[in-house]
Amino acid sequence: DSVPDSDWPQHGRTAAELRYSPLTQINTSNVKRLGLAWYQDFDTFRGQEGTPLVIDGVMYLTTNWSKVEAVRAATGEVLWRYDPRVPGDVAVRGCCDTVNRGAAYWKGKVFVGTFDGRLIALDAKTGKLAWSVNTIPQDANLGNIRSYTIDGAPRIAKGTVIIGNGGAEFGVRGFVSGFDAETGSLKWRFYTVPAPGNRPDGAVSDEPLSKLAYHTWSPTGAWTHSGGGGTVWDSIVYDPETDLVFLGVGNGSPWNYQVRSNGVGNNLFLGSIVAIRPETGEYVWHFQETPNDQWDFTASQPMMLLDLVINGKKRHLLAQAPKNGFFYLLDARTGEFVSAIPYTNLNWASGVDPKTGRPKIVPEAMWSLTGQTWMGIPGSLGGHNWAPMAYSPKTGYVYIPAQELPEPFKAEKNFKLRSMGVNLGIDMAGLPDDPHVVEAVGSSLKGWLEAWDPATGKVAFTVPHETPWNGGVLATAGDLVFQGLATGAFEAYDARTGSKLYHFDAHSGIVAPPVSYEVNGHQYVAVEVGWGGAFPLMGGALARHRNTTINHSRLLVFALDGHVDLPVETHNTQMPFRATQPFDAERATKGYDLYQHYCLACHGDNAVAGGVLPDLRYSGALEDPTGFYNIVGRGALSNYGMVSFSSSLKETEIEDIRNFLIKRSQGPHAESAPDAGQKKASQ
Ligand SMILES: O=C(O)c1cc(C(=O)O)c2c(n1)C(=O)C(=O)c1cc(C(=O)O)[nH]c1-2
Ligand SMILES: [Ca+2]
Repeated sequence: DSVPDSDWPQHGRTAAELRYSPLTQINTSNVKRLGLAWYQDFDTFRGQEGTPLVIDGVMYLTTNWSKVEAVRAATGEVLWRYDPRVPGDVAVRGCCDTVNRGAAYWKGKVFVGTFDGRLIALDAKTGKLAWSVNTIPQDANLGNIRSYTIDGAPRIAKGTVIIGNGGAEFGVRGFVSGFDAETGSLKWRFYTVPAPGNRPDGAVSDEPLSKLAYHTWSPTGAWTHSGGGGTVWDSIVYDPETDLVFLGVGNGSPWNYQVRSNGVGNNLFLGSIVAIRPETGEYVWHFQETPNDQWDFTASQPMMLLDLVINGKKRHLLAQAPKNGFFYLLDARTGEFVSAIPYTNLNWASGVDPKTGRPKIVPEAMWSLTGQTWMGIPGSLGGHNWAPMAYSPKTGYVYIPAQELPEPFKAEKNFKLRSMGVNLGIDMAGLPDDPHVVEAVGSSLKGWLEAWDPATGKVAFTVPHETPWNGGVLATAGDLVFQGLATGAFEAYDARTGSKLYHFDAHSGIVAPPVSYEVNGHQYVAVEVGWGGAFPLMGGALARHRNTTINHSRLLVFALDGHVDLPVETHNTQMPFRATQPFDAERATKGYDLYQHYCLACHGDNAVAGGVLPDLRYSGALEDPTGFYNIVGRGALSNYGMVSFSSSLKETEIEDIRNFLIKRSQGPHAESAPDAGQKKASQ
């Protein structure tokens, strides 16, 4: 690769996306001298998942709500800012926070996908808009629900900007588009699942869908209305060596396989990696990691390209640790299966067929067919989610931000497609109001950094963390691995042993991956801080278990002998309010069911917020039915992301939810009080 050592010009730094910096100024012998060189406060308190790009001393970063800025990478001086003004009310279309994972850079332009589905190109010098396109076609076979969002980073291949989208938890039909980087004109579209009745789209995917995919779906089933899923919401990798673009295709919609496809068929290309040509979108090969998906087991997780010697043979490989718990190696040119070895505990499959790589799914894991509850490992958040892994060619290890979050899967009794709220076909009952249960389940969750040797398929070492949902990883030639943690630490480990060499208290949960670069002879390490994404939004009391950090979104930039102090957070935005009004127990019970379907995805299981969005048990609006209705029914707070639900919820149902929230406000409170974070932060 011709990438200068000093830069981080692409999402994973190089096309192979190893997230490896060849810089050595900061290394195992001096990392203790690392300190803050500069920082910038962001304007939101939401999750930050961005990978900053650094080209020629200028950093291009994206933050929540798809905002973009350019700063001098050595000093933080702001060169320009661009706010695409994503309407607040589209927040409700997203499963997992209004995050953004980063920009792409090519020939003086910066490309960003916006949460409302646009792809924009900005002049890198001025931040002026060069072009903008709506990536969601209005006239296509897209199903009934159009909850499309974009939070993934675009990729560039041969002058084509490639972008997918998310939304499979609500019910959409996945597709990826390629646009001309100069003009923004559409070059091709590749749909990842067929249209009902095998209707052609007039797209490059028509032939592979018709030949390979359509007959792997039941001709009937909820997918014909919900779109089937298969969103490419994060990983897309272009490999110049094979001239292939690899798409990481997501889960089925609804999750429930019985409901989705009458419990039959592999449902291609769900849970698959699909290889296509960059300029035309032409299909080349696919490999399905998870057939019969009913666990939200996406193949959307970050992919990287590795040249390894396997069984004495040099091979050019695609590597991925998707949600399903197996670490995959595939021949990048042909898609030929090489190996799939568990990198974490898993119980849904007893292994894979050694020839084809097809998982041997245990019958009890097929919860949508058995009607029984299945305690799945991994759960829907995966053994590894979107937080990127890194590879060091010096150690030969892949560093995986791994986790274990078991999850009960049970079919929903009477599935109906809702126009708002999630459509999973799963029983949404969450954790009970029982501190012992919360403690027991919370204690069973795990997170760790795993050094995985892809050549041998063995774990070299692990670094255990306090909680799951930790940050992405950076590896450097200084033999260091950097990672931010859910609990607010930013750490560096010895890349060979995992021993902790550096710790910094960032005061706020980190999920984003660090990057490293050099300006004027100084090496820097930068990371976005801000707790968010799927687990903090939905996880309820579990997301607060052993983790009560206050959310503060920032960019931190470290260098040797940096000496800037980070102000300690002392405030908490949530007032410790308790509703005092009486509530109607029957309404509260109805309200609980509605809450779990319509509100949980953002405000947390059983009305316990995970530290990002408002905890509704403390909402002043609970005291006043009209005020509450103004927000939930009339959209009074839609600019902040709280849309009106009046198209889905009747006024009396909204009042049921208010009764439920009053009940929850009065307790019991299984997790620690919201002001517990204050104590922690000032320690
Ligand atoms: O199926 C989808 O379309 C889709 C989209 C997204 C997204 O756009 O962020 C996530 C997921 N699924 C998902 O399953 C998931 O675990 C997840 C985590 C996150 C996040 O940003 O923390 N996004 C998503
Ligand atoms: Ca998903």
